[in-house]
Amino acid sequence: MGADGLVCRGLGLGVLMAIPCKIAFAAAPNALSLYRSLILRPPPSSVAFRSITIMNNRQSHTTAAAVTDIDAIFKQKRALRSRVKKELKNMDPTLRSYEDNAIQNVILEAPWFKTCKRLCAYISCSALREVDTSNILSEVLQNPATDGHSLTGKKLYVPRVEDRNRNMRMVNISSVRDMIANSMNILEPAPVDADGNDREDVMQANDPVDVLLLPGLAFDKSGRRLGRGGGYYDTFLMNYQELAKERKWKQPLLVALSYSVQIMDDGVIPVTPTDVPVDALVTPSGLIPISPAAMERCH
Ligand SMILES: Nc1nc2c(c(=O)[nH]1)N(C=O)[C@@H](CNc1ccc(C(=O)N[C@@H](CCC(=O)O)C(=O)O)cc1)CN2
Ligand SMILES: Nc1ncnc2c1ncn2[C@@H]1O[C@H](COP(=O)(O)OP(=O)(O)OP(=O)(O)O)[C@@H](O)[C@H]1O
Repeated sequence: MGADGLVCRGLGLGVLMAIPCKIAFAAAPNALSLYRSLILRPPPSSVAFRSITIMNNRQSHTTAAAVTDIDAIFKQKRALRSRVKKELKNMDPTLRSYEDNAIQNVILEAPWFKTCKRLCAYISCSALREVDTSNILSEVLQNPATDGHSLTGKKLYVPRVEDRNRNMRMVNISSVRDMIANSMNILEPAPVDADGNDREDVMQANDPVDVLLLPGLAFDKSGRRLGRGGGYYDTFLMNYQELAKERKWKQPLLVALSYSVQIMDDGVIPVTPTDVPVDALVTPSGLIPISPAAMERCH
C-alpha cells in the first residue's frame, strides 16, 4: 500500500505544515503517586503485578504461577484488542467523521492545547482506524514555533520507530514533506531533514514537552490505555518521564484520543506494571480529566 492508502487521510496532507506543547504532575506529587498506584492496581484475584515486580527486581525468583498470570493478562489484552478492532471496523463512516472532527475541535479549542509550546503527537493512520489528527497537525505546522519567537507557535515531535524492539523516538518536524511510510505503513519522518540535518530528538531537547497526544485501542475513565501491543509508547513514556524527573521538569500531560466505542467500563482493560496511565481522555463529548495534573490544568 502506498503512502496515500495509509492514512493520513487528513494528512491528506493538503494542509500540513508545523507545531508543539506542555506539562504536569510535579504540582501534586502525593496525589500523583496515589493516582498512579491506584490506576495500576491489578485485579484483586491476580498476583501478576506483584509477580512482575519480583521478576524485575529479582529475576531468579520468577515463579511459574507469575508467568502464567502475566500470560493470562497478555491473552486478555489480545482478546480485547481484537474485539475493539472489530468495533472500529464496523463503525459507521459518518459517525467516525463526526467524531474525528469533534475530538480535534475539543483539542484545538482547549486552553491547555493553545498554550502548549512543545507537543508530541501521532500521525493518524486511517488503515488502523485511529482518531484523525490531521487537522491538529495542520494547524500546528502552519503556525510553527521558531525557538521562542512566536507567542502561539508550537514545536512538534512525531514518532519514528527505530526497530521492532520497542525503540521509538519522537523527532521534530516542521513540514510533512519528508514523511515516508514505515514498515508498518505508518507515515513517519525520515531520519534527516530536507537539508540533510539530523532531526531533533525530544530526548535530547533542552526544553520539556508540554503535551503528548496518544493513540490506542481502548481506554477507560481511570486512565488505563490499551495500545497495539508493541510496547513502543509505554517504553517511550517511561523513559521520557524519567528524563523529566531527572531534569526537574514538569511532567508532560498525557492525553489519549478516543472514539466513543473505545471507552471501556472500569475493570475491562487488563494492565501490567509497564502500562503508563494517561492523564486525560479526549472524546467526542469533550475532555475527561483523570489525574490531579489534568484536573488542575484542564478546566
Ligand atoms: N499513528 C501511529 N503511529 C505510531 C503508532 C501508532 O499506534 N499509531 N505506534 C504505536 O506503537 C508506533 C508504531 N507501532 C505500531 C504497532 C503496531 C501496528 C500495527 O499495525 N498493528 C496491527 C497488528 C499487527 C500484528 O498483530 O502483528 C494492528 O494493530 O492491527 C502499527 C504501529 C509509532 N507510531
Ligand atoms: N517500559 C517497558 N519496559 C520493558 N518492557 C516493556 C515496557 N513497556 C512495555 N513493555 C513490553 O512490551 C510488550 C507490549 O506491551 P503492551 O502489550 O502493554 O503494549 P501496548 O501498551 O499495547 O503498546 P504501546 O505501549 O506501544 O501502546 C510487553 O511484552 C511489555 O512487557
